[in-house]
Amino acid sequence: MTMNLYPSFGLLLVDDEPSFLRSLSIALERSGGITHIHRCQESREVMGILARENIGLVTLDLTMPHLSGERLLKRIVEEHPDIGVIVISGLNQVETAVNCIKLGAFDYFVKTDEEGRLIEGVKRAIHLQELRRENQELRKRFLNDTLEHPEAFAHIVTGDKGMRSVFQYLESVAPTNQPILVSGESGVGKELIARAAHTLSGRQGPLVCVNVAGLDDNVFADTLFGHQRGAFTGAEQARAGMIEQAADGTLFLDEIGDLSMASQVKLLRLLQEGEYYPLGSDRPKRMRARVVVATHQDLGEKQRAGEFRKDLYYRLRTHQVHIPPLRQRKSDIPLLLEHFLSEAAEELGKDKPTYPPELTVLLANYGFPGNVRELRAMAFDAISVHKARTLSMDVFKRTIHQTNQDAGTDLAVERTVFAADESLPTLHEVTDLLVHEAMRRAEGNQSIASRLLGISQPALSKRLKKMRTS
Ligand SMILES: Nc1ncnc2c1ncn2[C@@H]1O[C@H](COP(=O)(O)OP(=O)(O)OP(=O)(O)O)[C@@H](O)[C@H]1O
Repeated sequence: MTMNLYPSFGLLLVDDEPSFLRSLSIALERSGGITHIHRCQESREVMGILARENIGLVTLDLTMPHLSGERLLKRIVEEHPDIGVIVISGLNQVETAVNCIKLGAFDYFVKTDEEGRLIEGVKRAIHLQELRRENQELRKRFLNDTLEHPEAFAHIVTGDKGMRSVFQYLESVAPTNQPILVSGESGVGKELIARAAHTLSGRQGPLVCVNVAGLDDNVFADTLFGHQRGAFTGAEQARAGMIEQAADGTLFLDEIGDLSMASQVKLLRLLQEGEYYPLGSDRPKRMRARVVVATHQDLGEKQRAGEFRKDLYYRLRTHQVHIPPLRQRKSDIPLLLEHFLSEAAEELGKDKPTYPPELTVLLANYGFPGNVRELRAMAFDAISVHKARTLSMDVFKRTIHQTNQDAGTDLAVERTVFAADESLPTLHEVTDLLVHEAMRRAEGNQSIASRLLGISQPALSKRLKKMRTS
């Protein structure tokens, strides 16, 4: 299996001391998980490397033969303003440090600084560079309204503008290592979005899905981190956790809103440190998977109610995609209906039937609490009982009626149509209102509107004429 390089852009380490370069790159890889590293000992070669390679960040020694670090810093800032530079000097001089920052350096460290501080500084700079690049990508995509990899979304049927923005955003964030939070009501297609994010990331490893709802803290830790042999009674064999199984791929944690408080702490630490301990082991392992999480719950609300950790919420929210419910993208309903009818007909070995035009009107006026999953189930139900040439609307009507009854909407309508403190409209007025509403729902189509009203089309036409003249 090929290992993915992190970050997606290269980190160039420049220093004339080979031993420093070696020890720095080992430390960055071991403690920071940073593997996309170029090394350069010769100051005169730096500008050539920057022109050739995809470098996003440079660490620069100040005292080098030929070209000094300060001169190089000036040139990099002038010629490659998008590349971040961290200065690592042998000397602890405040004046030089201030000067480097003024010239445009991102940060300044002294070689004698604690190694951990330097690595944290590089990680911070990488994160900011990633955000900067992501921003540029986003701007480019929104301005051009383009998708670079439409094939990654081939399984997602939509013509909705909001969904297209979701795709564009995903394309911008997918190559980074940062976690992605996918939110939206149940059945809107969050798992499909997680799959697209995995495809777009270009990661060679697998997509591993774990539903964390109902896992108690010990099971959560064991599932994700795995265990050593003898870690607990019954652990006769060592077992790799899901994080390891998702190495160089994506770990998809579904129903994250149901995670216990104790497991939230573990997840936060994992995301912050990029490391974890298999149960029974005191040797940390580095996570090589990208984490995508999903929830149908309002995490902001849960966080305010004290049921979800604030720090974890903010960490996850940095890259959030929200999938709108189906009732807010009604133009997708006919597309999805066509798609699922074809799928169902093929799967059930039947010819795909035509359907009456009123069907899409009926569906457009329904709230779809189960979203796309519910529409899919209706289409499959309808095809399974279908016999004639034209699809019957009965299955759809029955489901909608049942849901409305379960939700008590019929009663709610009864209660809210006529406010107790207002006088009743006349029968004529109510009829006109009904006709208006039916025409609105049928988008001006008289034959559909007449069926909605349960009258013939000529009767509706007569009524409309009368309304226009009066
Ligand atoms: N835009 C779409 N195009 C085609 N199929 C879709 C689309 N959106 C959802 N589906 C289908 O609807 C069903 C539900 O989707 P999915 O499981 O991704 O939803 P979800 O948001 O993850 O739901 P839950 O919150 O219940 O886990 C699946 O069969 C999926 O293939």
